[in-house]
Amino acid sequence: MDFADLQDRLLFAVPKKGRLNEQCLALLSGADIQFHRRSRLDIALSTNLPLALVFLPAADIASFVGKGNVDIGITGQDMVAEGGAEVEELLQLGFGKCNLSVQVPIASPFTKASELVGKRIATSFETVVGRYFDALESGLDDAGAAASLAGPAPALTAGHQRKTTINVINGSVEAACALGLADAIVDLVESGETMRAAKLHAISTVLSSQAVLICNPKKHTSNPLVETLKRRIEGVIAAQKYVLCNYNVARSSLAEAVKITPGKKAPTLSPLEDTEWVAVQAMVLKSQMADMMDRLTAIGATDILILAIHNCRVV
Ligand SMILES: Nc1ncnc2c1ncn2[C@@H]1O[C@H](COP(=O)(O)OP(=O)(O)OP(=O)(O)O)[C@@H](O)[C@H]1O
Ligand SMILES: O=P(O)(O)OC[C@H]1O[C@H](OP(=O)(O)OP(=O)(O)O)[C@H](O)[C@@H]1O
Repeated sequence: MDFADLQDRLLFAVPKKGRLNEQCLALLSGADIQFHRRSRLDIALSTNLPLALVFLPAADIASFVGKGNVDIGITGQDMVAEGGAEVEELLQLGFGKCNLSVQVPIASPFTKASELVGKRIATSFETVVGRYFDALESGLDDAGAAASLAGPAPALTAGHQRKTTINVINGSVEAACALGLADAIVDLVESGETMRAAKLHAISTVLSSQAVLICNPKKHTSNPLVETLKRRIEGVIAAQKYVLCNYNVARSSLAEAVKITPGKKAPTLSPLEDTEWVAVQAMVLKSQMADMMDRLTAIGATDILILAIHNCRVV
């Protein structure tokens, strides 16, 4: 493969391994982005769309998209914040959810991040953590410092001599306190298992993150394929989130039933042979399915069926 193979193709970066890789591949498959990846090659041409997939470390994707080396990509919001690149967030993907948290040894006296100003912090998130502690050093409290990350870097960063030491470690950050390298760490937490195993606990959240579809701001307007991909991926995510619920209910209970299953716009009603009854069909959130079935049963609905949705386009 050479440069000519990539011309006129949209370049779409996906994490080549790690936490986001598997769910990204499932999304590509759900969106019918077909490709054949040759062994050891990190670029794969799509066989049914004018795009090429570029398999990169999750940490590099935001800066590649920001600089325009690739057009769109999937990575974590934490990586977007750390990369500091100017990218447009097209979609939140609902997986890779975690918090970037300030953690201290369970026996430590520190109870909030602002008490760690002037101390030693180990992290692999040098930029975000640097900005966070700059904000704390400017007098903001923990929540204020976290909120300040959403905006541009504060003016004080330029000439400010940071009192807090940020030790950058690229792996096994959770061991830093036990090894005497740091008073606290800032690292990702999902289940909390890694943190608890290292006898640490979280005292503050720097940011919350999930996987996102991002694009170079110039590409969104210039290439219609970006919008097509966004819609396809949106459809796959909605299909994972919703199920289709069918049931029969007496017309006298219909008003109550509609309150339980209002659908996206409104439920679809179909008449039955028995004119006292009606069949109802509505999309419902998978997370509310069991509760909704209990409530429908309680008002006398019968023949309640839940069907999976393979793909959809909904607004
Ligand atoms: N425990 C977790 N639960 C959910 N999402 C996570 C978790 N850990 C990381 N992530 C998300 O996945 C992204 C990539 O994390 P991962 O650990 O795979 O990256 P990496 O360390 O750069 O990759 P690798 O270890 O494969 O080199 C993170 O930036 C974050 O958005
Ligand atoms: O709260 P938990 O569910 O335990 O997840 C948190 C851990 O997950 C991530 O590491 P990962 O396991 O991806 O390995 P890595 O450190 O090699 O990136 C992260 O860096 C934490 O160490």
